[in-house]
Amino acid sequence: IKHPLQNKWALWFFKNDRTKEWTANLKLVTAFDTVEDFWGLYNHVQKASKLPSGCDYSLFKDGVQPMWEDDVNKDGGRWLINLEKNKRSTDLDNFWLETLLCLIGEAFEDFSEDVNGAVINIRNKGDKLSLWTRDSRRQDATMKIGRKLKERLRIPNKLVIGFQAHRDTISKSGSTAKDRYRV
Ligand SMILES: CN(C)c1nc(=O)c2c([nH]1)N([C@@H]1O[C@H](COP(=O)(O)OP(=O)(O)O)[C@@H](O)[C@H]1O)CN2C
Repeated sequence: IKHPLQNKWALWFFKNDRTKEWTANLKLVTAFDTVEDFWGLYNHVQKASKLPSGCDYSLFKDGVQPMWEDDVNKDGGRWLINLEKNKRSTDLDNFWLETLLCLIGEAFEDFSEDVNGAVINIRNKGDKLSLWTRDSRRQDATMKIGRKLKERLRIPNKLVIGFQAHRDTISKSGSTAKDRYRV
C-alpha cells in the first residue's frame, strides 16, 4: 500500500497570460495524499527553475485556493524569502523541494494547522518563495513557523526574513508590504 500523508495537498500552476484575468491564469494541476503520489507528481512536472518568468507553483492544503481571498487565507499572511538572482540555477529547486517536504511532512508540528501552503514565484526581478499561514494575529505560532522554515532551508540566522499580512499586501500591491514580524 502507499504511504498516506497527514493532509491532502493540491499543486497549482500559474502561467502569466496578460490577456487574461489573474484568477483565469491559476490552474489546479492535481491533488495527492500519499508519499508515492507526491514523488510521481514532483518528478513529472517541470522544475521551478525551468519555468518562464511570471509563472508560479503553489502547494496548498486541498480545498484552499492559493489566493488572498480564500476564507482560509484572508486573515493570514506569508513569510517571504527573496531569492538572489544568481541563485536560481543552484538553490531555487532545492529551496522549493525542501519547502514542499516541510509541508507534506508536517514539519511545523503543533502549528501545522496554521500552515495553508507555499508559493514559488519565478520572476526576472528575483524569485520569491513564500509560506502562507492562516491567521496573522497568532504571533507565537507565526514566529515559530518562520524559525522552523529558516532552519529547514538552512537560512543563516543573520539573514532576516519578514512576514507580511495579506491585507497589507493587497493594499500595497506593486511593492512589498511592511513586515508584521521578522525572524
Ligand atoms: C483575486 N485576485 C485578483 C488576486 N488574488 C490573489 O491572491 C493574488 C492576485 N490577485 N495577485 C495579482 O498578481 C499581481 C502580482 O503579484 P505576485 O504575487 O505574482 O508578485 P509580483 O508582483 O509578480 O512579483 C498582484 O499585484 C495582483 O494583481 C497576486 N495574488 C497572490
